[in-house]
Amino acid sequence: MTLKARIGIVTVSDRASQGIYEDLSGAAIIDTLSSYLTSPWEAVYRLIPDEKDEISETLKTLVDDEKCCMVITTGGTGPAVRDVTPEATEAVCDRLMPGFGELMRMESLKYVPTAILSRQTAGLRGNSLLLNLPGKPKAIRQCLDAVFPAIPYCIDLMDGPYLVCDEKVIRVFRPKDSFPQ
Ligand SMILES: Nc1ncnc2c1ncn2[C@@H]1O[C@H](COP(=O)(O)OP(=O)(O)OP(=O)(O)O)[C@@H](O)[C@H]1O
Ligand SMILES: Nc1nc2c(c(=O)[nH]1)N[C@H]1C(S)=C(S)[C@@H](COP(=O)(O)O)O[C@H]1N2
Repeated sequence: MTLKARIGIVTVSDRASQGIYEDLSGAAIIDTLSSYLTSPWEAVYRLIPDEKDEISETLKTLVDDEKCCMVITTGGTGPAVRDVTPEATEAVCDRLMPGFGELMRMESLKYVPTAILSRQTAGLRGNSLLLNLPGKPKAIRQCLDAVFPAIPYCIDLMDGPYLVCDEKVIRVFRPKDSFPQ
């Protein structure tokens, strides 16, 4: 039986959380994942301000209680004083996955010279992958297109749900000996 994957989506933005602007970046994550995934999944969405403890608590709840196999954040990765999403993420990770941030910054440089201003990172908490994306709506697809090919196999390795993607939209990579359970 295919398990329905639960994927956390956390928008970290003072202004979007106050209703000053609409959260287009959270919506862009949902749209992008909907275009990639053909296996069943559901979004568990949160919209919160740039407060370190609140971000960490939200990530913990989504992993430990809501049983999300992955949590994707957007916003709060830059150098502004209130940008603390990477620190809040690292605080709740057991292990870090630095390759994700490295690849996303490298790919983002093809679009904006300010790509290096994002301190976006990734890590593991229990059986879940936590991944930071920058706040700009356009950055969502640019970053996810770069790293998503490795994500289904990463989740397989943590005994998570088997994610199937539309090959015409995103080509994921699994070593040849990896089969669905
Ligand atoms: N979630 C979002 N939805 C729509 N637009 C966004 C979002 N996050 C960022 N932006 C856009 O990107 C611009 C630069 O992002 P910035 O990092 O300053 O946003 P932010 O983190 O939401 O800001 P703040 O938390 O200070 O309100 C914003 O001015 C806004 O136009
Ligand atoms: N792909 C991509 N990466 C990007 C950007 C972008 O527009 N596209 N914006 C950059 C800018 S201008 C900043 S300040 C940092 C941090 O953004 P954040 O604080 O909204 O997370 O992300 C960078 N990375």
